[in-house]
Amino acid sequence: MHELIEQEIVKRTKDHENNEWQSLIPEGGYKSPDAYLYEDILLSVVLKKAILLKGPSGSGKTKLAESIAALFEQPMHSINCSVDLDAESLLGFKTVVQKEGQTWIDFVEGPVVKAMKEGHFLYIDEINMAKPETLPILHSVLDYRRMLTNPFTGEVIQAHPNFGVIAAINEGYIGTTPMNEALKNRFVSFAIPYITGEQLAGLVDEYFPTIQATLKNSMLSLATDLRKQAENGLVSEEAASIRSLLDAIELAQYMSPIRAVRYAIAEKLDDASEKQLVIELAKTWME
Ligand SMILES: Nc1ncnc2c1ncn2[C@@H]1O[C@H](COP(=O)(O)OP(=O)(O)OP(=O)(O)O)[C@@H](O)[C@H]1O
Repeated sequence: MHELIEQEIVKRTKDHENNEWQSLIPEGGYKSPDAYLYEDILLSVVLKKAILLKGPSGSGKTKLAESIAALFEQPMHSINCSVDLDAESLLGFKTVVQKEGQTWIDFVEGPVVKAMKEGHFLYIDEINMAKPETLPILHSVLDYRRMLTNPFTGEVIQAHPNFGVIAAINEGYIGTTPMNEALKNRFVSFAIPYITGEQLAGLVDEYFPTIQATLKNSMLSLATDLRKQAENGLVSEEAASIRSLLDAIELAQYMSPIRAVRYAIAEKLDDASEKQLVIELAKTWME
């Protein structure tokens, strides 16, 4: 591992030991698809870049963000973007409280403000799904300024040195909104592919340590086929989702593997011929 990353791990783990946020430190476990991707992302985090992870559903983007937070032993706050996301869900809101018989207006800090002040990670999932007018509020947080003037309180917040932003987008998906250019420009971007080969076999072993070798091999062979068919455009990319594969393997320990593949992989596809193709491929390995 690069020495910059090692030095930063020592520094940050010390900064965050014994704090009240321990329960927000996630578990790691991300497997890099190649020798350099994960380390390059870690270096970019150390260099205080905002990170954008672009990849299909179930490719491990959330797991990757969690693993970064776990490595530095830093708590992570998550935001799920939707059209309903507003400034209050990002920054916080004012509320009325009764203290010692008196009425006060208090500000309940939202995830962005908490993460900036405490030096935590902020994970912004499906960042392209937010309304275009909501996220510009984060522009000064995401670029070199790393600061925010809270419009609800007037407070000027300069981010803690350990604060970091990791955002994710399911790019390339039909129906997904492209990301606003000025927002995208503030990130360094990484394509996150589905893992294959040894990495995938290792992940299956970790999730299912007692799995039968025949089931494991047939599911891994099916995964290879599905990835090839997705590359050739014969099935949608999600057919090769690692999440779906793990679900299929779990179900297959209790029912016929073909039915497991149907429920966990094929039925999620919209196109009838794609569903059929997945089942035909499964039959070549599992009957
Ligand atoms: N490279 C990987 N290393 C470790 N686990 C992985 C990897 N890829 C996928 N997984 C596993 O697959 C499942 C789905 O991963 P995750 O939720 O991180 O995907 P995602 O890309 O965030 O999906 P979505 O875009 O749908 O939110 C999890 O159980 C995760 O552990």
